[in-house]
Amino acid sequence: MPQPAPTARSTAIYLLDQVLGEQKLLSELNAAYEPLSPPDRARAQRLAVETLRGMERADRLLQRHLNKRPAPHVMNVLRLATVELAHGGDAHGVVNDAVNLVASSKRHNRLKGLVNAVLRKMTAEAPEKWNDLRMPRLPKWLRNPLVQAWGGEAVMAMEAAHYAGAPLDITAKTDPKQAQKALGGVLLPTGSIRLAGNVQVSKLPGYEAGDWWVQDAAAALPARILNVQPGEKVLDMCAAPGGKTLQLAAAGAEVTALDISNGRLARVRENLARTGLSAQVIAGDALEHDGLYDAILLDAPCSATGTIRRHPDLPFAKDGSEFLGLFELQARMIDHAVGLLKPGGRLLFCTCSLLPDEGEVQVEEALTRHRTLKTDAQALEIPGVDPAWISEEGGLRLRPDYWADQGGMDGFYIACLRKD
Ligand SMILES: C[S@@+](CC[C@H](N)C(=O)[O-])C[C@H]1O[C@@H](n2cnc3c(N)ncnc32)[C@H](O)[C@@H]1O
Repeated sequence: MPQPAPTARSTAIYLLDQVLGEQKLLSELNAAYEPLSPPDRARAQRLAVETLRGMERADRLLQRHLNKRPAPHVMNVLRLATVELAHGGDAHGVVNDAVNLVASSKRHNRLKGLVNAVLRKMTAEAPEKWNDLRMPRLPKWLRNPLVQAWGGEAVMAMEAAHYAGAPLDITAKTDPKQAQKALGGVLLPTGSIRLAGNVQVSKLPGYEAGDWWVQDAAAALPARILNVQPGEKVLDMCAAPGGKTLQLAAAGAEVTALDISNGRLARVRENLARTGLSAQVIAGDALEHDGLYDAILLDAPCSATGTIRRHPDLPFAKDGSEFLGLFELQARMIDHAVGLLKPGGRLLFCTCSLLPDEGEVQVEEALTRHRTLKTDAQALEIPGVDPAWISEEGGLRLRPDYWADQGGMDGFYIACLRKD
């Protein structure tokens, strides 16, 4: 039997199979979109993301009608269809497509009747009951340490933010007010421009001209806090894909953008070319880099647990087992960066993580190892930063549940360290 051509739905189910069954991140699965048209690519991605966000609710509705859980692929077909139905999808199209997807698989064909029967029930139940089900929770491997760090109430607020997803934030190359006039949206108190999530970025005014770039409002703060001056010699130690490099270059610094990944550095080069900004781009290991700098921005490789609003695949694809290695690498990177700083220089350490091991604890331990270092809490006093976000050791703790009524922000930790 010839295989039907991939559709947005069949691709979304393939993505779910890979994330949930093979522990792949969606960012590793870009090849799956290749046969699709651009609108179908966006739809496949949206369907997979919405299913991952709502999976706990879908499973709770489905389990009442399943004596035993079917094969993972069939379960993913049911989940996706249930989420679509809950969100007002056309019942006839959703159910038919789900049945056909199962029928076209030799292995699962015999389950098409079950899929049809269960989804007919979901047609009525999913839209009616969806919003009464509890907010989907993080898996225990991540939830437990977060509850320990921030308390149960805060984690529930974070889970609500993860479920809500993220808007589109933009950093202007020069004048944020002018960019906001051209783009619409809201100018946030920290200077980022916020647009509703579902827009095609490359069609927005000023994209071709390189007047701005996409960057979460929280991710825009490290470079603002480092506050580099024209002509300063600055190292962006883990630079790719380059949002912070662009900010440093736009401020007029003499920037070296270093990253170990040549593939990811291609994005830095593209971003620099589009925006007409300049930086010296170097592929290399931060731990082996030489030089002497006025300021270093270390946006270290981390668990990325602060970005779950945008990447709901992460809690399913990861289990935390590789995080210890990252914590150690972050400490070694801080130590190496301290050796590259001129006396009086600043090290901006940040991670897009919710785990204190990648933030507060890293800085407390760095201060113990390096008596010449001090946190500069004053540097954190920039427009839009709430003083309540400043932590004991003098860093800034940002969480996805902050700014809840304005669309949230990514989780981040940021500290500005000064060397005597
Ligand atoms: C959090 S991302 C950086 C994001 C970037 N600063 C931005 O704003 O677009 C971490 C980066 O660290 C890089 N990296 C990992 N290990 C490294 C190493 N030993 N030396 C240099 N870069 C490294 C990764 O390739 C990745 O691009």
